[in-house]
Amino acid sequence: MANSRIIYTYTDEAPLLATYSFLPIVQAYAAKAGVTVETRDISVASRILAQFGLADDALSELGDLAKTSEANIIKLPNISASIPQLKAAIKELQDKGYAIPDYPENPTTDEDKAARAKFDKVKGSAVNPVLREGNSDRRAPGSVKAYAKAHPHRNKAFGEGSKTNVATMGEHDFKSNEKSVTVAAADTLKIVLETASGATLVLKEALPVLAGEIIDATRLDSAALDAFLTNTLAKAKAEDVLYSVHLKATMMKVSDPIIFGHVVRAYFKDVFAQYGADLAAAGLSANDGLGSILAGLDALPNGAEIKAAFEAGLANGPRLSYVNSDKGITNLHVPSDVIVDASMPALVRNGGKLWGVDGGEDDTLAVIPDSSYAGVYQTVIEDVKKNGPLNPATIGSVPNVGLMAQAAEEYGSHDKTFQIDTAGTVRVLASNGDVLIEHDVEAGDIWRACQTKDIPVQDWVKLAVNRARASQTPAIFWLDESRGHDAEIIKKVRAYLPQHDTTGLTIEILSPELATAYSLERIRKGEDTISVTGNVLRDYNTDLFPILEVGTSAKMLSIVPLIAGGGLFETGAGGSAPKHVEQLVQENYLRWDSLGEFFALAPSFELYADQAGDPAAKILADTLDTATGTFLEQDRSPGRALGTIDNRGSHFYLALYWAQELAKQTGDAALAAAFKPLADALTADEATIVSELNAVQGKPADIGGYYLPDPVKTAEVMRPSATLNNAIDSF
Ligand SMILES: NC(=O)C1=CN([C@@H]2O[C@H](COP(=O)(O)OP(=O)(O)OC[C@H]3O[C@@H](n4cnc5c(N)ncnc54)[C@H](OP(=O)(O)O)[C@@H]3O)[C@@H](O)[C@H]2O)C=CC1
Ligand SMILES: O=C(O)CCC(=O)C(=O)O
Ligand SMILES: [Mg+2]
Repeated sequence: MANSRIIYTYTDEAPLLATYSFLPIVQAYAAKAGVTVETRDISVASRILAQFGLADDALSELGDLAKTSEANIIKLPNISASIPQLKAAIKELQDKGYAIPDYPENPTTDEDKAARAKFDKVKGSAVNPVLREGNSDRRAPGSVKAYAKAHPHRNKAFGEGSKTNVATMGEHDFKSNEKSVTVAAADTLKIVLETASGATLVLKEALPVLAGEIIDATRLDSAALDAFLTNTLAKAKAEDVLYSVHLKATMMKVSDPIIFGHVVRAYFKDVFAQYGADLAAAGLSANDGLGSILAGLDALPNGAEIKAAFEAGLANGPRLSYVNSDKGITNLHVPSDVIVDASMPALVRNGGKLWGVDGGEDDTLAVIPDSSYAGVYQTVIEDVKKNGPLNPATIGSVPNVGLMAQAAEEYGSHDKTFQIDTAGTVRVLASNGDVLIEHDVEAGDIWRACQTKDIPVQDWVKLAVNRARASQTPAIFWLDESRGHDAEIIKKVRAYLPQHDTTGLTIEILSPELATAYSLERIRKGEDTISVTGNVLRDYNTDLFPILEVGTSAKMLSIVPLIAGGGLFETGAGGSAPKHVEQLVQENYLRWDSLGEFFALAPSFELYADQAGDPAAKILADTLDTATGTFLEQDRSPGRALGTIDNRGSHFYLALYWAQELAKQTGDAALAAAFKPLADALTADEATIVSELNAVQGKPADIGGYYLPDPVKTAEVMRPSATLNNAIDSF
């Protein structure tokens, strides 16, 4: 292809810091093989600036590219910003002199409405749905499993009589109210609310659908949610366990902050009964969390009184779990602090315990209001209580093939999720006026619709069969026949499976709970089972199983074969690890493990070799693979504490092993000769480089910002070895 290049993304937080150290190495090595590695900035800061014409709109550009066979994109994790994060980013940009407006809380003027619409495009999970124009293939590579078996982390046992459980609604929630249809022909649907008084409000004017597309809609009953929360608060208090809510306020950016707000209001029921009007008048919303509310109280005349009421609420309510007890940050402080996919497996890994106000651990009532997927975690908890902790030295693996292309399922629901303000009936209408789906709703309910196109489902079934075949592993579709949407998907799975050769393969359909139990039973015997799931379970399972199997999801191979033929290579399955940035700033130590980046690069070079017809790129891929294997064998991942090598040291070792492999290979003599001096220099200077890298540890580091760090300062911090810099920059 004429315009072959790899695009490496600048994102946020820990992965961005890691990029400052790692990318110069990648670019230097790639250049020798004639491979172009370009960068695009899709950080939350850059995406805000782009909305106001102050930066290139790299995300849109990459979104278009992802729909072509030319795409070859390496996507590091990025911030999916909650409102408090978005406001903090806006403030930092304003302080740096960028002329952007404040986030309009209650926009009334046209200007405010326009600004709000721009910010809403940046909010929450705004990158992944744009770039993920393919389905997901995430697994722990063999080398990572082998490493985990040789160096098992500890999954702690649940204590005798552990009181840890999941609480979920099970009725009147998204799962139980779901209705679903498959549309026969392309159409443009409309979503309307007919109010009890007979008025018709258009919620969505035009919802284009293709033939064979699945549409579903559901409602979460807000009164039932409040009753459920009241019950769970009483239960946690009675059982004297920690109370902890687990949502995905980032990825489910419309529904979940609202649910989070219900939890904050339920927990502090008396405070809101007494001061709710004051808080509302001051623009302090429970949806943004306790942290934002407390920070805003100083400006209120009766702020001290309200603060005392919150403190009394904390003292009287069930004990909350804490995100950071030293800093007094509770589970209810920030909607994006506790994210279900990463937090629930961490709880299981920790013997069912979270941390309380004094930093001590305790059993926990994990509240996951909607029951669609909560049963997966309860099943894991019951299994571990009964059978003991999973042993990473012996267990098998649960890789995932996830449906996500073209904003499939809940992922794409953002522009079709509404908080209902007037009771009535919500209807999804075909263009001829036929009612496809309807729900009676009450004021306060959350109603949402999702769409799942047919081509992504076909591609997902194909990917599942291919993975099952390639790895000779049973594949289980995690689908629940009793759920509206899943029943429609099951029809498609049954229709498309016969299009593939499945002879000799085990392919089954089980409900998420049964699939969890089945997969656990098998991994305990050392056997692998592919989980073939929808979009949300893709997200959950690719943290859950990796965290239990290999201690972290950072070590995942995470590939998105794009439907148009290109490749999107994600790095690991975890997030942007805000805690890691804090540690870097405090003590110049970055714990981020870039294994995910190493794993992503190899298939990206392989694709480049095909796209550009460049055999040298294939050599880069093969040698990187071997080098990553050595990296694992030699245990060069960052340690957790000062004094060991951190992220930067791990990059040095990868660079060393990769240069050695490139110098050694015989497929391309010129390339080998080019890398020989570098390999020799890095080998000779190992001790000097490691000591230069480690010498900076233990003192604060200044990167000149959080959402938009200063590039010069950050490069200085992330590249502290003059010897290594000289070797790479002069190469
Ligand atoms: N693909 C994407 O773009 C994703 C983005 N996100 C976003 O990331 C942000 C933070 O989310 P959060 O749920 O806290 O998840 P994170 O994965 O950022 O953090 C949870 C914990 O995971 C561990 N971790 C994750 N990746 C690595 C790594 N490469 N090396 C070492 N440790 C790692 C760390 O745990 P420990 O303390 O045990 O070392 C970390 O503290 C949010 O904005 C979220 O939306 C989240 C998931 C995916
Ligand atoms: O898009 C997001 O907000 C997070 C995605 C995520 O957690 C994942 O893909 O595993
Ligand atoms: Mg995830």
